[in-house]
Amino acid sequence: TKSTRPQRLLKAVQKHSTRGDPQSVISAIDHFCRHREWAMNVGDEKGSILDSVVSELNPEKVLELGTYCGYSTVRIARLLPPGARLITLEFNADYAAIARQVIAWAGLEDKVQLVEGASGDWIPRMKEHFGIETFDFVFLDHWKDRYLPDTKLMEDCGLLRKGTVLLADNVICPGVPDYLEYVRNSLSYKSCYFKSHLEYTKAEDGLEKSVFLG
Ligand SMILES: O=C(NCCO)c1cc(-c2ccc(F)cc2)cc(O)c1O
Ligand SMILES: [Mg+2]
Repeated sequence: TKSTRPQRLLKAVQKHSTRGDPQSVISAIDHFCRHREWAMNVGDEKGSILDSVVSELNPEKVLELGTYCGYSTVRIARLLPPGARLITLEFNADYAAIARQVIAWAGLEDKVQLVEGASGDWIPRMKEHFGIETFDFVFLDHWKDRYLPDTKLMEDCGLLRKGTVLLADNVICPGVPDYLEYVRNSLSYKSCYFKSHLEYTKAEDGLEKSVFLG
């Protein structure tokens, strides 16, 4: 039977990158998506902006909403100091199965915990299940209609503290108008927009960085 795009992406990683070398995994995925098949990874252009935000913040506790094939998981985890932890939530079991293998191939499994399930179910369980009080950094890249409800849920669960940084992908394309309106108008956030392009295309897209003010 026909393979899936995530399966073909994983094969390209295993063929064209070096086990234990996260940069080569990132480059292999970007090459595959630019020259073979487009896929919804954050990509190299927005990925460089993601890298700069993470490097400046040096977070210990990171939450990623939406793993897909693990591209941004690898981008973030490769920059984390020893002892830092990244929890990544993925609803789609097929995506999660591929992502686990990409993360393992990159040699980052010790820093990453991939949890399969709905963000709305798992966010309230971060404390009792993972011993997490608050997150330093959250990357939002999952279902676009979940950005706002999950942000409000993280607030209500006390998972955000003064200075927690939220970075949201796709705020233009596909777009998250309700989330943007909220973080840009709420007195609880300081927000700024990083203009970029939809991964591997010329279409406009961007990342919204929002600092929780408590
Ligand atoms: O749905 C997305 N993510 C959650 C999946 O579990 C997503 C979609 C797109 C995209 C798709 C189709 C198109 F035409 C334009 C954009 C891009 C992205 O970066 C994304 O993260
Ligand atoms: Mg995205």
